[in-house]
Amino acid sequence: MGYIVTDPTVLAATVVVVSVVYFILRGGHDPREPPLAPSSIPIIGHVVGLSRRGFNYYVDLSERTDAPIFTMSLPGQKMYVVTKPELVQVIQKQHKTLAFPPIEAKFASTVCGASLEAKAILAKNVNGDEGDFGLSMDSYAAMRAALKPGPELDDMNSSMLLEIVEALDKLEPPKGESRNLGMYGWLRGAITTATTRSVYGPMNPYNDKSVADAFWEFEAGLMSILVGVLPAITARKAIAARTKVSKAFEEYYNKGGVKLGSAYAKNRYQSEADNNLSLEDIARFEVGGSIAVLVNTAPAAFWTIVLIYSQSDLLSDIRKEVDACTETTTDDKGSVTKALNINTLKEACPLLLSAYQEVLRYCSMGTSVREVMEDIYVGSFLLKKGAMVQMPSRVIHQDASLWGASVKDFNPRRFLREEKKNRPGDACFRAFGGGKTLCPGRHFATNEILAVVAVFIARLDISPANGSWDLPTTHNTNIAATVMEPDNDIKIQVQARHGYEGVQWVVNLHHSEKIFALVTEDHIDEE
Ligand code: HEM
Repeated sequence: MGYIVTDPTVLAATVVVVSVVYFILRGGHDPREPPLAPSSIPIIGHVVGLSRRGFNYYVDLSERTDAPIFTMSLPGQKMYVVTKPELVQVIQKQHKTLAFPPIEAKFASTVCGASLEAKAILAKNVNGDEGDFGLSMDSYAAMRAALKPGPELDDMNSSMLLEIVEALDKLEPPKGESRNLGMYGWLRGAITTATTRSVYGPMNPYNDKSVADAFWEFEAGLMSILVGVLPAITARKAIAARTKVSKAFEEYYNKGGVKLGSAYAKNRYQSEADNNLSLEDIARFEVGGSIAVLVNTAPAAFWTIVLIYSQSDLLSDIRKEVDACTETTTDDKGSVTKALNINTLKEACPLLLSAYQEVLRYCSMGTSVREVMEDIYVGSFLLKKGAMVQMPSRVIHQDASLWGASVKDFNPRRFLREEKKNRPGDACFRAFGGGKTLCPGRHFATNEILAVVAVFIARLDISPANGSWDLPTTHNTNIAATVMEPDNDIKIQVQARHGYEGVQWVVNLHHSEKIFALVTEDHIDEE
C-alpha cells in the first residue's frame, strides 16, 4: 500500500529534511569547485547512470558538461572527473596531494581479505610522506624495477614466448582438419598459463587448472566483495574462490617456489617479507596482484585478433608485413621452420602495431584514480580534501575534438607514422594510465599480445563458426579491468593456414631494450 502526504506541514518538513540530507550527502558545492554535472534524479542519479552505462556514463556527462573537469556528487562521496589531457598532466604531477597509494591500499586490503595486522602495515607511510620506506613504497619500487626493459624482463619474455608457441602448436589442427572452439576462452586460458608460468616459474600455483578457474571466479565476483553488504551471503562464492587461490600461493611460498620465479615474483615477495607481512597475508596480496597481471592482456589480444580477422583486407595487409619479416629455414629432411622475432615485428610491421594501439584506444575503459589529500587548486578549480579524482581513459579516447570525426570508429591506420598530424599528442593515449601509476607491465603485455597475434596471423586461418563476425557486447566488464571484456564468446573454426601446414614455429625476442613506445613517458625515457 502506498502513501500520499497531504498535510502541508509534514510536506514542508519532508522537503526540508530531504534537502538537508541531500546537501550533506553531496557535501555542499563551492562555486570555486569544478561545475556540477547535471543529474536527472536527485541524490542517486549518478549512481543509476553509472550502473546503467558503466564507464560510458563519464563520456555522456563529459559531452553534456563541456568542462575540463566536473563534479559528481554521489551519496557520501564527492568525485571530480577530468576530461582534458592537459589537466590530467597537471594532476599527475601533484602526486603527493592528489595521491593514488591510499586508494590502492584500501582497495587491496578489502579485495584481498587482508588481516588487521597487514592492513596496519600497509597503511604505515602509505603515501611516502615521511620518506621512501614502508610496504606501499617498497612494493611499487620492487614491481617497477623487475618489469622495466632489461635482463629480468628478458627472462620473463623468453619463458612466456615458449608457452605461447606451445599453446599454438596444440591449437593448430593437422592438415585437412579443423577445430571449433570459443576464442576468448581459449585465449584467456593460454595467456593465463603463459603469463603466470613466466612470473611464478615452474612451481606456478596456476599450473593447477582448478586454481586458475578459481582466480577467474574471484575476478567475476570482485564487485560483490567490494560492495561488502553481507559478504558471507552475497560474496560467498568469490570469497571461497579467493581462499582457494591464496592457499595455493601459501603452499608455493612454503615449498620455496618463489626462488625459481621471476624477479617480479621475488621482488614482490621480498618487499612484503621485509615489511613483516605474514606468509598468509603475502599469499592473500598475491591474489590481488594477479588482477593487474592477468585481466587485461587476454581481452586486448581477443579484440586485436577479432578486429583484424573480421576485415579481410586488413588481415591480408598485416599478413604481408608479418610474412616479410619471418625467417624460413629448411633442414636436410625437408622440415620447414619459420621464426618470428618480436623486435623485428616492432620495426617492420607498422600496420600491426598501429592496429594494436588502436584496439587499446578503442576498447579501453580504465580510469586513473586519485584521492585529494589537502584542498588544492588545479588550474582555476578548487579540489577539496577527501574527494576522489577520476581520469577515465574513455572520455579522452572518445573526444572528437582530439581525435576527429572518426573517433567512434575502429581505424587500424590511425597510429601509423604518416597519420601523426591527424591525431593528438601521445599524452592523449591513456590505455596504460600515466604518471606515477603508469602500468609497469605494458612492455611485457605488448610483447605477449604481439606474439599471440602475429603467430595467429602467420599460421592460422580462422573464421566465425556461425558465418559472421558478430562483435560481442561488453556491458559486464569487470570493475578491475581496463580493457572491455566480451560478454559472450565467439565460436571460431580454426585451420592451419593454407600452404603453411606442418611448419614448425619459433618466436624470439633477444633483448627487451627495443621497446614499442606507446605512451608519452616512453618517449621521454628514450630521449
Ligand atoms: C594490455 C594489457 C594491460 C593493460 C591495458 C594495462 C593497463 C593498466 C592500467 C590502465 C593501469 C593503471 C594505471 C593508472 O592507474 O594510471 C595498470 C596498472 C598496473 N599494471 Fe597493467 N595493464 C596491462 C597488462 C599488465 C601486465 C601483463 C602486468 C604485469 C606483468 C601489469 C602490471 C601492472 C601493475 C603492477 C599495475 C599497478 C601499478 C601501480 O599500482 O602503480 N599490467 N595497468
